[in-house]
Amino acid sequence: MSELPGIVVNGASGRMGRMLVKLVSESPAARLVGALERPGHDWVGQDVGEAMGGAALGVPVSDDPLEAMAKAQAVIDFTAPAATVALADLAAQARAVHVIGTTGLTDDDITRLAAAARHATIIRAGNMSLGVNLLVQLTRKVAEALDEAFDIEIVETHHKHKVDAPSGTALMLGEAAAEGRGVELDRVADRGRDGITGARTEGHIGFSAIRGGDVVGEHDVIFAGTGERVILRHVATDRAIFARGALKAALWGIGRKPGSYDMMDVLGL
Ligand SMILES: NC(=O)C1=CN([C@@H]2O[C@H](COP(=O)(O)OP(=O)(O)OC[C@H]3O[C@@H](n4cnc5c(N)ncnc54)[C@H](O)[C@@H]3O)[C@@H](O)[C@H]2O)C=CC1
Ligand SMILES: O=C(O)C1=N[C@H](C(=O)O)C[C@H](O)C1
Repeated sequence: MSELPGIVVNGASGRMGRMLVKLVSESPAARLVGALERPGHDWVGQDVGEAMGGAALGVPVSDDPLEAMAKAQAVIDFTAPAATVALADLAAQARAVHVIGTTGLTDDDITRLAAAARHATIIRAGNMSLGVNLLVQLTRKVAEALDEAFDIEIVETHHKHKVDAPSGTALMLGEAAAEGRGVELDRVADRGRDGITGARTEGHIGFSAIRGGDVVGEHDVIFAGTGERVILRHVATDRAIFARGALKAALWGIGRKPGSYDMMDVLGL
């Protein structure tokens, strides 16, 4: 019988990292073969299962990506922009599929990931859940159907620890709305209104970010017309939805030719 695909989790001690360690180590379709953390993190050197407060999993936490990926077919990475960009070249060297959930990437970071994708299979999405990827498609369709008399506003709510805004998901939804309208998001995005802003510009797409407590992630796309509003909403109540999507992406990517892919490719949407 052939061995199950080996998966490494980057950022193992993080909110998403812990979810992924649990999911992959319990999966009948994959093996956890590595866990990475940043140099100096107190988990480095410990067994990842024990560091999480459970039974040993036989996988030590490492701060050496090439060593951790030596026996891996894929690495799942929900960390921070600088860590993700640095890992992309190493994942390409290790010939491991790189699944990226990290958000807050700059245009320059994305250009660097595109360069790495010439030699590596990279699957990146600001949201790995089935529900949000469906919502992206619905948003594009509604934006196509309703003209600029309907003002588009995207409102997102997340836990108090989130460091980037707008969320990666809000940006995916904004891109889809702009595509539906046949415009470029950069030209119509209104981010961070404050003070005497003047009246709303017709055709613009507004973004608002709420941060507080332990909210996993909520996104509303509001199409506000005169006398009526259409509101598309996704509410995440469990981070497992993102972890499941990421593992699905990793398994889908194994054996694919190098290139940049997203969850629409994985889910066939
Ligand atoms: N695409 C999606 O579906 C989702 C994306 N995210 C994104 O994933 C990222 C992480 O989110 P959380 O887990 O909530 O954050 P977190 O702060 O709990 O975890 C990040 C982890 O990355 C580690 N890290 C930082 N630099 C590193 C390095 N050089 N090497 C290895 N590990 C390193 C940190 O030590 C920490 O453990 C964020 O950008 C977030 O927006 C979160 C949930 C879903
Ligand atoms: O940081 C988070 O938690 C999340 N980040 C992603 C985003 O930026 O959209 C996905 C999800 O909403 C949770």
